[in-house]
Amino acid sequence: MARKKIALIGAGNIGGTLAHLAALKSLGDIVLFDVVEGVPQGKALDLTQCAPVEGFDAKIIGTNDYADIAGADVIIVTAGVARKPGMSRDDLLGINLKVMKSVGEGIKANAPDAFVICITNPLDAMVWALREFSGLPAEKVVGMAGVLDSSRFSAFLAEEFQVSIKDVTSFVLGGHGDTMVPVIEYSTVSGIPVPDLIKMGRSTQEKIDAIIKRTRGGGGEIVALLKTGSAFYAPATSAISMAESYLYDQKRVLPAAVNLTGQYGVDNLYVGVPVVIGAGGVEQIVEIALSDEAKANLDVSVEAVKELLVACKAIDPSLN
Ligand SMILES: NC(=O)C1=CN([C@@H]2O[C@H](COP(=O)(O)OP(=O)(O)OC[C@H]3O[C@@H](n4cnc5c(N)ncnc54)[C@H](O)[C@@H]3O)[C@@H](O)[C@H]2O)C=CC1
Ligand SMILES: O=C([O-])CC(=O)C(=O)O
Repeated sequence: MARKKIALIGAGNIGGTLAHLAALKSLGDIVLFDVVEGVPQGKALDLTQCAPVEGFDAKIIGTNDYADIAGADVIIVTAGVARKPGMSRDDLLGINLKVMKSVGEGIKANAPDAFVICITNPLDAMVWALREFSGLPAEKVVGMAGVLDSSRFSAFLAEEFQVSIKDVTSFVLGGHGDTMVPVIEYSTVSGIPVPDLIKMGRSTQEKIDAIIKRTRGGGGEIVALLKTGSAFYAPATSAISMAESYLYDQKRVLPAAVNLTGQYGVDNLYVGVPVVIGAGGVEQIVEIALSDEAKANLDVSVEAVKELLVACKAIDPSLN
């Protein structure tokens, strides 16, 4: 069987990490694309020189030509600009919207059958715009944020409860911004929901509220520390888990930004909710019952995403 082909659009911090992970996991041959000449080629050469040590057979090339992504099975998009301290993700909208247009057109012309995972911020608006510009079916274009946000939430919860990360599950829904919604009712240690753990005296509501706040600001915390960019190891790992679920038809239930068509009372908007990812792309959108508080918080998050789409349409009237 021929190896799968993974195209990475954007060869920056996340793109390079994605390429490394995809090679180590032998997901397939890898094409690193960037508009900057030399960077994708240099990173591809460096990564190729890992092969003798690691023993992977994947071919890795760097390119500035979209023709090289032809036939890609999975495309992961990180092209654009990352924020610096003092900026919000939304401040990236104008510049990254233009990038999504060129990326969407490149995918449409060269790899229209791919499963596309967008990472570029502001995530929910950019993945929506990428789907519009690419014209691909909505079930083949998803946004990565929920896996990362849930991973951060789980890491903080494992630390608080002093338990193995393997026994913690959590869900963060909504847009990938300050209004994201960590849902404690569905966050558990070995199946025991966090509210029950609070009742059992294993933590307090105040401590969990502080963890929720830290999760919501998780990206900003790293931006403030790095000063020159944003998180890239955990974002790359998160996107790879989504790619694996598609490539291996794992049908994992993962939070992802997908196009809602009435679920959660939302229509024609990309927002983070639990979905099943398998060989068909987004195979199911899972509608979980939410408490009144979680539903109200999700509504606030949805409104924030809607405002971003209004801004996108004002910048690029072709999106109306
Ligand atoms: N959804 C999420 O959870 C997360 C999203 N992000 C976002 O991911 C994006 C990428 O982050 P990093 O890799 O750290 O940034 P980076 O700056 O290291 O890499 C971005 C790359 O995109 C390239 N690029 C710019 N315009 C392009 C175009 N038109 N076509 C192709 N490539 C182009 C740049 O040359 C650069 O190499 C940012 O927008 C960041 O905010 C970052 C972390 C998490
Ligand atoms: O905070 C940022 O700008 C990058 C990002 O989305 C994250 O790490 O969650």
